[in-house]
Amino acid sequence: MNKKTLHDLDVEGKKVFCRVDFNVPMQDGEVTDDTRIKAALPTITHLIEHGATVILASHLGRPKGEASDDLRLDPVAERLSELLGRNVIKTDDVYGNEVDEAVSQAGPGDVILLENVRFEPGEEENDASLVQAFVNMADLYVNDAFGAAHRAHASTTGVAEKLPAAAGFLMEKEIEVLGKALANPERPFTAIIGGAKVKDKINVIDNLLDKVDNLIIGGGLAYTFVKAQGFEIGNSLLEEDKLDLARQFMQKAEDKNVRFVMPQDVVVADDLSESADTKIVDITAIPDNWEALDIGPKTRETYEAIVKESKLVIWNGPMGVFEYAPFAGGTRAVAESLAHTEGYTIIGGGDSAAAVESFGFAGDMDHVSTGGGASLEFMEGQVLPGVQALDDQS
Ligand SMILES: Nc1ncnc2c1ncn2[C@@H]1O[C@H](COP(=O)(O)OP(=O)(O)O)[C@@H](O)[C@H]1O
Ligand SMILES: O=C(OP(=O)(O)O)[C@H](O)COP(=O)(O)O
Repeated sequence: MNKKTLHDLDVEGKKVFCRVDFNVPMQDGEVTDDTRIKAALPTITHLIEHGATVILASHLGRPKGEASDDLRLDPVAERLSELLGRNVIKTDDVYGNEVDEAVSQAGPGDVILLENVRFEPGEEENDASLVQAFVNMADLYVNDAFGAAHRAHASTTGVAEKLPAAAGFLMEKEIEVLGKALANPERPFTAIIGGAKVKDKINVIDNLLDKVDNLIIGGGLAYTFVKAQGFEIGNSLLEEDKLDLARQFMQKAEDKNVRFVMPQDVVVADDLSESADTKIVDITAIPDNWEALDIGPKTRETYEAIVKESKLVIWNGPMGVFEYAPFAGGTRAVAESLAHTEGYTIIGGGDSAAAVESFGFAGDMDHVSTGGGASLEFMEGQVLPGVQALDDQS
């Protein structure tokens, strides 16, 4: 990375404004998955141990510029305190008198967590006065929020442009691992793309076709391609206005000699529920009024075989609606094949990471990215604004 990193900053005795991505799953006021908090610990610990006053800022959810009690960061502060083994000072505001006081009373090694920055409308607008409020708090800026690096907001880019700014260790690692895998990929290189966000992922497919040997399509994304081939898909997920693009991509794959792999069979259901009627059908025989919600057994075998012979596998997006037991088999099978393969494995995307974690395979992957949208935009070849705004390496 040609950007400054935490290693380049002398933080001793300095106030450091550190953007983290603590946008974590919560239920009933409790953090249910602390992966993103743990991922930021190396940066926070480094700042503490090197005598900085640490001012942490994060968003949680999408409150759209208004305070909302269920999106306060208090449970996150509590979990962070437990993980650090020290008190974290949580403010109820994002800036203002209460924050000024907390910052002025804090000394080297103290950790302050500001309230959810998206309670302020100026955050997503990258508003100059909110940026100035952040700038006034600190001497230096560190961005460790890889998961939010595709957002050009006050706390991700605005403040970075006004203070000496460097990448934190998580940001550095994500960029390095993803960048290395894509710049000089080991072959055969396989990408597995599934999930439900067809609009977000279609451009990634275009870019990946220039890089991969095998492109495996699964999940809800697959059925736009199945329909584009002229088959009926019942009630399965469809992005009607992406059919032409799907055809172009299949043609591009053929022209570039990329193996474009689609489901051969699927699990269809008459309802999205645990107790739905289900059957396994050939991909060309999805019945009217039924919905394809998982890849079938033949498809799983094919995908497993391709993963096994690959040297590098990137996976984003579940193969089926894994949240429901009858449709979790395909995602589990692919997760298991990645866990057992000798090739290098990278998982990206909130739901994919959660699926892998829930099956108990997260520790068997080479890299589980903390960013979903961010890792996709990075893979598309885009420079992420949160990275772009950091100081260049001199
Ligand atoms: N066949 C399918 N039909 C509808 N939704 C699906 C299908 N397969 C997977 N999904 C859904 O896709 C969602 C995840 O999609 P997405 O957000 O794109 O993935 P990620 O968060 O890993 O990037 C999951 O909630 C899953 O239930
Ligand atoms: O959870 C996040 O992204 P992800 O769901 O793509 O992994 C990040 O915290 C960014 O959140 P945002 O998509 O509301 O800007």
